Amino acid sequence: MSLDGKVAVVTGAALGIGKAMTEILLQNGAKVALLDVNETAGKSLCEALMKQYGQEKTLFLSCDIQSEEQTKAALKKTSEVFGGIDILCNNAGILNENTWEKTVSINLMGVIRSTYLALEHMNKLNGGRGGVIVNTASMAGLGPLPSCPVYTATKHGVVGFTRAMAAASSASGYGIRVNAVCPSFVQTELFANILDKLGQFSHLADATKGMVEKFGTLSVSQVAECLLELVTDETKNGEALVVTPQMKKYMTFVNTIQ
Ligand SMILES: NC(=O)C1=CN([C@@H]2O[C@H](COP(=O)(O)OP(=O)(O)OC[C@H]3O[C@@H](n4cnc5c(N)ncnc54)[C@H](O)[C@@H]3O)[C@@H](O)[C@H]2O)C=CC1
Ligand SMILES: CC/C=C\C[C@H](O)C(=O)/C=C/C=C/C=C\C=C\[C@@H](O)C/C=C\CCC(=O)O
Repeated sequence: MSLDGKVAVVTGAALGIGKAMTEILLQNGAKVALLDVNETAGKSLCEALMKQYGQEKTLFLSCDIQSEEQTKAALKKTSEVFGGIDILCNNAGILNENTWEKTVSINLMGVIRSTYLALEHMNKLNGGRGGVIVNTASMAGLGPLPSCPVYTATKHGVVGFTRAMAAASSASGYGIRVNAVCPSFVQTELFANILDKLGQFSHLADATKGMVEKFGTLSVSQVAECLLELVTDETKNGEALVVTPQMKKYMTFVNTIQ
C-alpha cells in the first residue's frame, strides 16, 4: 500500500515511539494528525514538521485518549481537515504500577476507545475507505514482565484485542486490517523512568535490569520501521510483529479451540 495521499492518526505522537512513527509516515507521503495529551511537546513537534513537510501535511490535536469526548472530537477534526482516515496508530501508553488503574485506562481502554471511534470514519460499511490499524503492544504482551504485572496485563489485552478485531473486521467486511507491533525495550522517556514506576514490585528492579542487559535496547526508528511494514504490507492482518535488537519475527499463535 502506497502512503501517498493517505491520512494517518498517531496517538502519543509527541514523544518517543509515536514521534518516530509520525516522522516515518510523513517521510513516506502520508498526512498525519498528531494526538497527544502533552500540548507543549505536541505543538512544538508539529511546528517543526510543518516546516519540513508543509503546513498541509500535519495537524496537532490535544487529546487524552481516556476521554471519549476528546478522542471523538480529534478524529472528527482529522476527517474534516484531511478528508478521512486511512491509518490509525494506537501508540499512546504509560507504565506505572503505582497508578495501575490509569495504566489500564490508557493502555487498554484507550486503545479500545480509539479503535471503536476510528471505525466510524474508516469502516467501509459506514462509507469509509477501509485501511489499517496498528497497535503498539510490547513483548510484555506476549510474555510476563514480573516487575509490572498490570502493564503486562494491558499489553496482553492489546494483543488479544488486535487479533480479535482483525478477525471481526475480516468476517464483517470492514476493509480494515488490524496488527500489533511488540517491541522489547526501547530508548524513550517511558523506558528511562521505569525504575520509579514499579510500585510494590520495586524489589524486582534488578531482575528487570537483567532483562534489559540480556535484550539490549531498540531505537525508536527500529520500531517505526516495523510500523511501516505492517501499514504497507496488505497481506498482514491479525499479526503480532516482535522486534528486539537481535531479531524481528511474526508471532505464531496456537489456536487452542479447533
Ligand atoms: N519504551 C519501551 O521500552 C517500550 C514502549 N512500548 C509502548 O510504546 C508506546 C509508546 O511508548 P514510549 O514512546 O516509550 O513512551 P513515551 O512516554 O516516550 O511517549 C508516550 C507518549 O504518549 C503520550 N500519552 C501518554 N498518555 C496519553 C494519553 N492518555 N492520551 C494521549 N497521549 C498520551 C505522552 O504524552 C507521550 O507523548 C506505549 O504504548 C508503550 O507501552 C512498548 C514496548 C517497549
Ligand atoms: C519493566 C518494564 C520495562 C519496560 C517497559 C517497556 O514499555 C516494555 O514494554 C518492554 C518490554 C520488554 C520485554 C522484553 C522481554 C520480554 C520477555 C518475556 O516477557 C517473553 C516475551 C515474549 C516471548 C516472545 C517469543 O519470542 O516467544
